[in-house]
Amino acid sequence: MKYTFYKYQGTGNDFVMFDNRKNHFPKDDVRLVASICHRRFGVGSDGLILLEDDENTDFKMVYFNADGKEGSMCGNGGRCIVAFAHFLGVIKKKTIFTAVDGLHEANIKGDVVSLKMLDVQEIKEKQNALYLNTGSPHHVQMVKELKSFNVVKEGARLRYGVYGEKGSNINFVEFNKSGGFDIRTYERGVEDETLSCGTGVTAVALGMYHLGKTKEKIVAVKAIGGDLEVSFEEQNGLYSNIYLRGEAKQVFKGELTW
Ligand SMILES: N[C@@H](CCC[C@H](N)C(=O)O)C(=O)O
Repeated sequence: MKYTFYKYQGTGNDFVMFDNRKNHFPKDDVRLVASICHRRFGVGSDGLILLEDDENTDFKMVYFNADGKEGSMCGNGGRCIVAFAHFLGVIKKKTIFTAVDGLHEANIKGDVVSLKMLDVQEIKEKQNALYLNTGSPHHVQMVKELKSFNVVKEGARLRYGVYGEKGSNINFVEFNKSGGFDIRTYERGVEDETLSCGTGVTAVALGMYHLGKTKEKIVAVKAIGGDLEVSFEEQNGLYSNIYLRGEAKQVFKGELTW
C-alpha cells in the first residue's frame, strides 16, 4: 500500500508528517517509524508526526522520536504540524490542538508559527546547570566556546549518566554578540545533536531569565538551524503565556510503500 508523506523542517529540526485522519498509519510499529526516520535507509528525519482527528480541538499531534518511540512534547514539531494543518486546510490562521502534554494554542502568518507552550512552575537548580520541563525534560548548562564544544560526547554522558533510564534532553548555551543566546542540543530519542530543539530553546530562555542572565521577557535564541524567539510572563517563579516563535516550512512531498 502507498502512503503520501510530507517533510517539514523548523529551524533545521526535521520531521516526516502523515495525515492520519483515517487512522491508516501503523503507529505501534516502532521499527517502521525508526526506519522511515533513518538517514541512510529511510526518508531521514529527527522525528515522525501524525496529524489525527481530535474530538475537542482542531487536531491531535502524535509525535515519535527518530528511535521510533513516542516522545514527549516537541516544540519545533508543534510549529511544523501547525503549518501542515494549515496546508491541509484543517485550520485557518489560529488553532487550538491537542498534544501529549495537553492543549496548545498557535497562530500562523506566512512561514512563521507562534506556538503557546505549557506553563512552567519549577526550575530546579543543579550543580552548574538547571533542569526544567517545558513539555519535554531539559538540562540547561552554560558553557564557554560553544562552537567547538563536544555536544555529542558531553550530551550523551549527561543524558545517560545523570538522568538514568528516563533520560533528558541536554542543552548547552552561551551569550552571543547580538544580546541573545546561542544554543546546541543533544536530543533524547534522536541520541545525537540536532540543529534545533524548540522545547530546549524555551528551556534556555526561561533558564537564562531565572539565572538573571537576561532581564528581557522576549529572548532571542540562535540554534544552528535558525533563529527562534521566546516570549513569556513571570510572577513569583511561575512562567505563563510562553510563546515559541519561528519559521516552519514544508520541504517536500513523497510516497512510501510498506
Ligand atoms: N525536537 C523537540 C524535542 C523532542 C522531544 C524529545 N526528543 C524527547 O522526547 O525528549 C523539540 O523541538 O522540542
